[in-house]
Amino acid sequence: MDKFIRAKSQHLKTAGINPFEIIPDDLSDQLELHFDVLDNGHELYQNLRTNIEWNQREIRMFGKTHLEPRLVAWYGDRAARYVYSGIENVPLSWTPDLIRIKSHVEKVAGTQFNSVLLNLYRDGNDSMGYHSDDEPELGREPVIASLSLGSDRKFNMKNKESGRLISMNLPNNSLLIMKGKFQEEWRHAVPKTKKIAGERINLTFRKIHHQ
Ligand SMILES: O=C(O)CCC(=O)C(=O)O
Ligand SMILES: [Fe+2]
Repeated sequence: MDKFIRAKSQHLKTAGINPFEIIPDDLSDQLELHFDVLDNGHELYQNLRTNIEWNQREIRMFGKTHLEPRLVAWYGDRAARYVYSGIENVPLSWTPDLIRIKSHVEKVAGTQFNSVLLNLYRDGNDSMGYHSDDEPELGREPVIASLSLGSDRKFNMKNKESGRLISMNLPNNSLLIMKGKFQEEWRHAVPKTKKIAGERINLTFRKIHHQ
C-alpha cells in the first residue's frame, strides 16, 4: 500500500468509514472497496425495492429479442441524458432516497455524480455479462461508484490484454469504486450462481458529460 492510500484509509477511518483492503496491490489505483457504507441500508433497500420504477428491457442478439436477465432503472439530472442506438434516454428525476444515498456516496468517493443506473438481481439466475463502462459520454478514466445492497454476489474481472481473472465478493452495504484505467484495461461481470442467492440491488453512480 503506498503512502497516499494509507493516508487516505486513515482519513476514511477517522470519518467513520471502513475501507476494506483486499484489492490486489497493482490494482490499488483502480479499485477501492468500502464496507458498511450506509447506516440504514436495510430500510433503504426496502424503499428502493418498492419505489423505484423497475423495468426489464429487451435486448436484440443475433436477430432475436431476449429479456435482459435483471431489472434496471435510470435516474439522474435532466442534463445527464445520453443517446443509445439513436434513441435519446432522459433519466427519471432523483427521488429523496436516491439523493441521500448519492450525497453519502459522493463523500466516500470524493467526487460528484449526476446519474445512477440501478440493477435488481432477483435471484442467482439474474446476471450481468462481461462489459466495460467506457461509453464516450463518461469521459476518460471515469470514476464509477457501485453500491451493493442485499445478497452477496461475485464480481468477476478479466484483463483485456492478459486475460488475467480476478473475482471478489461484493457484500451487502459495500461500495466498490472503479477509477483510473479500470474500464480501459478490464471487463467486469456479475455471473449467474447456482448457490442460493436472494435479491440484490446495485446502484452505479456515474457522471455523464453533457453533449
Ligand atoms: O451489479 C454490479 O455489481 C455491477 C453493475 C455494473 O457493472 C453496471 O451497472 O455497469
Ligand atoms: Fe459495469
